[in-house]
Amino acid sequence: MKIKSICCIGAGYVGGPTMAVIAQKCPQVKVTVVDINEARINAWNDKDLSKLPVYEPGLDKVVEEARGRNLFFSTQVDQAIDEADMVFISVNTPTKTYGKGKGMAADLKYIELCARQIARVATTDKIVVEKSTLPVRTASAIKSILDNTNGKDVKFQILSNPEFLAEGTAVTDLLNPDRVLIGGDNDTTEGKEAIEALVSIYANWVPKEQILTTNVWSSELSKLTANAFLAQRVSSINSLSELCEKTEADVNEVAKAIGMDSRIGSKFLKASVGFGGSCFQKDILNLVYIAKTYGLTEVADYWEQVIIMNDHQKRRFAHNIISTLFNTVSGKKIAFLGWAFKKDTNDTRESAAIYVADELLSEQSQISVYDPKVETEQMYTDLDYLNTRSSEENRSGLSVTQDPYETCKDAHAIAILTEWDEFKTYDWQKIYDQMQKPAFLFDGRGLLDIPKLEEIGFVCYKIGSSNKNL
Ligand SMILES: NC(=O)c1ccc[n+]([C@@H]2O[C@H](COP(=O)([O-])OP(=O)(O)OC[C@H]3O[C@@H](n4cnc5c(N)ncnc54)[C@H](O)[C@@H]3O)[C@@H](O)[C@H]2O)c1
Ligand SMILES: O=c1ccn([C@@H]2O[C@H](COP(=O)(O)OP(=O)(O)O[C@H]3O[C@H](CO)[C@@H](O)[C@H](O)[C@H]3O)[C@@H](O)[C@H]2O)c(=O)[nH]1
Repeated sequence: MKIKSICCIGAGYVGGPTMAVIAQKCPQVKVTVVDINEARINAWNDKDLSKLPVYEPGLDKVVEEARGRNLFFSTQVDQAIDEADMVFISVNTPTKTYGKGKGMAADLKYIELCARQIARVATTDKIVVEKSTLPVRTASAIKSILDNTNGKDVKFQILSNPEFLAEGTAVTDLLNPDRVLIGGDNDTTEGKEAIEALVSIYANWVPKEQILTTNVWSSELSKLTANAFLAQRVSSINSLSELCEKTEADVNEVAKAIGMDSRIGSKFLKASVGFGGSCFQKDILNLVYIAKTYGLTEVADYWEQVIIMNDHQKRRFAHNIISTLFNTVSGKKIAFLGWAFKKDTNDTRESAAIYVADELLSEQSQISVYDPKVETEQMYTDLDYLNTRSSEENRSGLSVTQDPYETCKDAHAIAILTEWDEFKTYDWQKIYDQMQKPAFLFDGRGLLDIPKLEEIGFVCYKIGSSNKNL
C-alpha cells in the first residue's frame, strides 16, 4: 500500500517536528498536522519562522522547505482525518490529576477522543499510528473504539510507532535515529501491509536495518522502558553525586571512569540538579502504575525509586542554597540562569528550576530569572501550576529579565539551572563585581569553569564535588 496522505493529530513538540521531517523527506506525501489549539496552529503557520511554537535548532529550515509544498498546519481536524490514509495520534498523555490512578497513571482522555473522532469521521480504510507514548496494551482499547463506533464498515489497522527524539536535538534525532520502532499485527496480511506502509515512509531516509518491527505490545512497552532506563542512569549518577560531595570524590571523574567501560557507556551520566522534561517522570510513574495494576509490587518499587531520587536531588539543591546562605534567604535576591529543563529548548515542563524556585520562594527569597528562550508568562504558569501560593505572590516573588547581567546584579547567589552554552561566555568578573559578597554560585549543571570563578572570588558549589570552600 502506498501512502499518499498523512494526518497527524497534535501539533506539539513531537507532532510538529516529526511531521516536518517526514514531509521534508517524502515530498510525494501530503502531510497535514492538525490541532484544536488555534494559537499553536497559527504560530506554525507564521511567516516569521522565529515564531514557531517549538524552538528546536534547525527546525525553521525544515519547516521553511516543506511548509505550503506538502506540509500543512490546520485546525480542520475532521477534513484532514478523512483525507488521510494514515493518521498519527500525537496528542499529550499527561499524568492523571484526578480519580483512579491520580498522580501516576497516564491520562488517556485525549487519546480516546482522537480514536472516537477518527471513527466518527472516517469513510475510507485507515492505518492509525500511536505516536504518543502510551501504556502497554492501549492499542487494544483504540481498536475496540474504532471497530465499534465507526458503523461504516471502514477497516482500521493500529500500529505503535513511539518517538525517541530528545528535545533540543529533535531535528538531528529525527534525521539520524538510532532506530525507528514499529509495532503491528504481524499475524495477518492486513497487519503486515500496514507495517510495510509505515516502514516505506521511514525508508525514504532511514536505513532499513535501523527500522525495527515488533508486535504492538513490545513496541508500546519499549518506549516506557527506554525512558525508565535513561532516567535511571541520571538518578544513579545523581545519587552518587551526593556521596561524592561527602567523600572528596568527584562525580565527573567517577562518571568518566565508569563510562569508559564499554558495557556501561559514557552517555547519560551527567550529574545535575535533577532531570526534568515532559517525559521521564510521567513515563516512569506510568510504568510504576502498570506494574502495580498487575500486582508486581517489587517491580513498581524498583522503578519508583528513580523518581524518589530525582525529587531528592531537586530539593537537596535548594536546601543547600538556603543553608549556605547562612540558613536564611528571606528577602535575598537569588539569580537563576536558566529555566528550561535542558538547553536548546523553550520547553519548561517538569524543569528542576520550577521546583527549586518553589522551595526558595517558600523561604521568602526574591528570585530573578534569565532564560534565553522561555517566555516570562510560562514561568508564572509553571509556578502557579504547583498551587503552593497565590499567583500574586508568585509574581511578586519572582521577576524575569532579558539581560543576564541585570538578573545577577545585587544578587546574593547565582544558581545555574540549565546548561545553556551562552552562560559559559559571560563576563564573570563583571557579574562578580556587581553582586553582594560573599558572591555565592551554585552550578547545578557542572557547566562552568569553577577554578576560574574561584579565582575571581566566587564561592562555588558544584554538584558532586566536595566544595571545600563552603
Ligand atoms: N516532548 C517530547 O520530547 C516527546 C518525545 C517522545 C514522545 N513524546 C510523547 O508524545 C506525545 C505528545 O507529546 P508533546 O510533547 O508533543 O505534547 P504537546 O502537549 O506539546 O502537544 C500535544 C498537542 O496535542 C493537541 N491535542 C490534544 N488533544 C487533541 C485533539 N483531540 N485533537 C487535536 N489536537 C489535540 C494539544 O492541543 C497539543 O498542542 C506524548 O504522549 C509524549 O509522551 C514526547
Ligand atoms: O546525563 C544526563 C542526561 C540528561 N539529564 C537531564 O535529563 C532530562 C531529560 O533529558 P533528555 O533525555 O536529553 O531530554 P528529553 O527531551 O526529555 O528526552 C527524553 O524523553 C523523550 C520523551 O519520551 C524521549 O523521546 C527521549 O528519547 C528521552 O531522551 C533533562 O532535564 C536533562 O538535563 C541529566 O541530568 N543528565
